[in-house]
Amino acid sequence: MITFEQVTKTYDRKAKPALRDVSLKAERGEFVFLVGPSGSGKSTFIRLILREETATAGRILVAGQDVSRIPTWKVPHLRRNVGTVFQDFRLLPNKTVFDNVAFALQVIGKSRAVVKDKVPEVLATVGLQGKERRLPHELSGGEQQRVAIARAVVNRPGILLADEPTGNLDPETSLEIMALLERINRGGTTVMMATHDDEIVNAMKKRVVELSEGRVVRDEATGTYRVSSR
Ligand SMILES: Nc1ncnc2c1ncn2[C@@H]1O[C@H](COP(=O)(O)OP(=O)(O)OP(=O)(O)O)[C@@H](O)[C@H]1O
Repeated sequence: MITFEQVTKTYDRKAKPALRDVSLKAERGEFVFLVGPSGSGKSTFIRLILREETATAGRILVAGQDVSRIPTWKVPHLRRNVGTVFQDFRLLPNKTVFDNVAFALQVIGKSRAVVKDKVPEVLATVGLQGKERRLPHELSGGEQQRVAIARAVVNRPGILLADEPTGNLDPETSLEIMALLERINRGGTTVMMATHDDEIVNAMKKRVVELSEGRVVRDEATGTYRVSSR
């Protein structure tokens, strides 16, 4: 589903590369944690998959497509198949829960009938039924992240990328969010999650890829957190 072949990313010619010679394959339906100290390249990895950045060397395949060869006008199409969730939720503050999720369908031209059908369905799957009319600031952090997850998966993407999705949440709420991500993964979506949350990584027993100074230094099928420095 996601393949990195000897990928190097250098933002600035004078600086050290953010990723160096990274080769990695995540199969359809896998759940992969990306761990590593701050600045080790986790967010860069995620931005390359979305083609928010382009690789300096090497090749990246997403669902069989070489992302560097996708014409600019087709990049939105790539991103439709890759849902994203972030630490800071990134909801539209003046729109209701319903409208935040509906927006993801409207921008790709789905009909009103589809919106009316799909939005309540996905909000129910993330446990937000009855909160459709709330504004983001009327929700807890965990609920806001559920809205963000609903928005990310309403188009049924093959891949879900999560960059520190539990970074702003307390431990109990974090576990609830992880249960939700695991459920989405069990439905067949490939999930890749960058995190500093050692307890979650240790509890989930999923594949762990560790980056250090832009290199993959560990890749274990059911790993633990164990990052030496932060
Ligand atoms: N837009 C940018 N321009 C220049 N350098 C950048 C840019 N984004 C990231 N970098 C550099 O690339 C390296 C990797 O950064 P990246 O954000 O991918 O790390 P990270 O592992 O996600 O860190 P964190 O856990 O703190 O989010 C760092 O040295 C960083 O300073």
